[in-house]
Amino acid sequence: MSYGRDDFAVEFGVSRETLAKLDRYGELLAEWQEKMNLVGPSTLPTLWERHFRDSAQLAELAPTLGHKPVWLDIGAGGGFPGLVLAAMGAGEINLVESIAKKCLFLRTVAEELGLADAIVHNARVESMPRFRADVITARACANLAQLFDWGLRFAAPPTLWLLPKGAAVEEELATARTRFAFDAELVQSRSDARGQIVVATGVKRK
Ligand SMILES: C[S@@+](CC[C@H](N)C(=O)[O-])C[C@H]1O[C@@H](n2cnc3c(N)ncnc32)[C@H](O)[C@@H]1O
Repeated sequence: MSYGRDDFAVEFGVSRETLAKLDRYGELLAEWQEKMNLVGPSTLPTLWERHFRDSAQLAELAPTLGHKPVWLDIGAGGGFPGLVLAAMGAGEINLVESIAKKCLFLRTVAEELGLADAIVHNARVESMPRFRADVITARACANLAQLFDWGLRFAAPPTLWLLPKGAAVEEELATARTRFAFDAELVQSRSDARGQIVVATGVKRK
């Protein structure tokens, strides 16, 4: 049987309130998807695994800090992983998205779900004002070297990078190593057999 809402509830131990928020998010996504492309249409029936689980796994990898972690989600699109992380109370989530219509969707969901910790920035990440991020993430947005290039302005030495990647991860790591020094480990994605999450720290230009 396919992975669904009940599996998600058990795996992540989330409250009924969080599940209700994700239910509503799923409804809004399906409604808006009729007018614009927010996710691959074939992935909607497997929303709980392909999008919610994939996003939620990152919350488990986030550091425990003495304050609410500040996240930067580059290229938030339809809100993955940022809106799921906000619904789970993972910290202050800054979602950066260059397309205004997608930002309207992100703000609509954040408002309807009461996600006060989701901040939507309609900007290109390379030109938005800097702030210090504890965690930088980005899903399906750009290759590793490009993400390091964009994200470094927001990073400080303890910043953790959580970057879901597909089958080309080793190639992307090798290319990134020609321009950046960093420590990285790979964590297997639980929602995608070919997916790995790059968990990187100490990212610096060479
Ligand atoms: C393929 S979508 C992925 C969206 C989402 N992260 C997901 O996994 O479903 C990539 C998104 O990144 C946005 N994007 C690309 N380059 C960007 C940039 N430089 N600054 C902000 N957003 C960007 C695009 O507009 C697009 O919505």
